[in-house]
Amino acid sequence: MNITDAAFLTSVMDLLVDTICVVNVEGRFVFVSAACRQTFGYTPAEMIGQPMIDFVHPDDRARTLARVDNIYAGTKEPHFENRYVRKDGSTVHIMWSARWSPEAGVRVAVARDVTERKRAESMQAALYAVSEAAHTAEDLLALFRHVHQIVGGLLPAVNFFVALYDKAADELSFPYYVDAQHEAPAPRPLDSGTLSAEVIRSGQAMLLRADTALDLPPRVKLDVGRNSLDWLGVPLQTQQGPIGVLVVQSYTGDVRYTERDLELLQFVSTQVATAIERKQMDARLRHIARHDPLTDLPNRTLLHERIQAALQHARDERRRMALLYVDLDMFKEVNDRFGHSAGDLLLQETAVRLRRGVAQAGMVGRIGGDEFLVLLDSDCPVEQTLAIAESLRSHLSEPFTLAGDAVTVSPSIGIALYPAHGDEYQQLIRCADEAMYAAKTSGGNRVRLAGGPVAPD
Ligand SMILES: Nc1nc2c(ncn2[C@@H]2O[C@H](COP(=O)(O)OP(=O)(O)OP(=O)(O)O)[C@@H](O)[C@H]2O)c(=O)[nH]1
Repeated sequence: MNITDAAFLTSVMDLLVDTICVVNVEGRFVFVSAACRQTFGYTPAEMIGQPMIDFVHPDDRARTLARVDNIYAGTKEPHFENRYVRKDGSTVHIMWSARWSPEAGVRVAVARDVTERKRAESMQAALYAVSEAAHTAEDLLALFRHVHQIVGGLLPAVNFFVALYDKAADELSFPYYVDAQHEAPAPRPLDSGTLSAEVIRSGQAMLLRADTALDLPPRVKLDVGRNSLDWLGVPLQTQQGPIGVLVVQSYTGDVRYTERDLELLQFVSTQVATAIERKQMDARLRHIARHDPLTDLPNRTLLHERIQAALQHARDERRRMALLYVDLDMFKEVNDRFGHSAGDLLLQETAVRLRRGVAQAGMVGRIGGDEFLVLLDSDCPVEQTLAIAESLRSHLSEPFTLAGDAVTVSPSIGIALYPAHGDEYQQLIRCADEAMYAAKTSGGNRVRLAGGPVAPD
């Protein structure tokens, strides 16, 4: 064959790995080389005569047409990238080098499939984004929102959830759950037979498709994701084993998950697991720094923050607020007679009774020793504040059972009201403390309002 023959040149073009495309002024393919089968999934006959733009991914059409105008204007476009939709519906990333031939009145372009490079780039970018999110997200929920977005950039993730497993409490919870068909399920034990539990139990990713045979252990009841066509879950692996699972699912035939999606999700999951562990550790440290280890009540630091915030709110909204200073009477004797651990138990039970007694009306904290502070920030009238204080006194005066012994203590409670007794934090605490002291020196087991009686409002 003569190397100048058109047939020879065509056969050389058909040998190329990249696809050569020629498009006329109407924007229709007039020639495509044989490699289009690999690149686009179509035969040349299926493409020739068709509008080029119809093959472009809908999201990339506008900017593709803008570049076409540049080419007509004589600009060479050596590195333009866009996405095409292959015949099987998958997306292919193309890097184009294109130019305009005024003599022939056509655009000549070479298409290189750069999908693998794009995939590697987006995976790297996703990893980076997850580690960024681990630093910047304020809390776990914010982290999950970021992760959802990042996963959504890698694969279809309209229905996405994160399940976490707390081994100590044997509790599988669903702290982030975005789903077209279901609400987040209630927390449950691991043996509840969900697919998520199965992923955590096995430590293996799971891809279930409607068209593949279900080979699940009988314990799986398929209630989470019960109607989804495809369900893809990967474990959140840590050195301590799986701490949860990332799940995407689809209810429509438009989105079908593949092994490749499984790989992508698995690829980011380790980084996500590390980010979650980090956030959980942050949250634990924050909790420890602001709570009393014996009773788990807010400590002085957190009380201070909450009271300051409540005061500001009360000032802004012209609401009432009250502080109750609670100190047990003769608590030292409990320690002396029954031992320090019994004293600890009594303090813990005191915290429970106070918390229960205050309920939604405010919050309780432990200042230290046998001293507690109650913030009532629900705009109670003074009679109601006094009634709450009186009921707390009564609850705390009931016997405690400590290691088989019935032990009775009583509290002295001092009350300071905002705005009646002051409008600053320190001032209110001092008033409540002095009122508590007055209650104690009058014999204890009583409630005292700061500064004597206050007219009912
Ligand atoms: N068991 C236990 N005791 C504590 C703890 N923190 C402080 N205490 C003890 O609680 C007691 C508090 O002291 P006081 O308030 O003077 O004792 P009190 O007998 O209640 O005296 P009044 O308040 O004047 O009635 C001290 O004996 C401390 O050792 C704790 O975490 N656990």
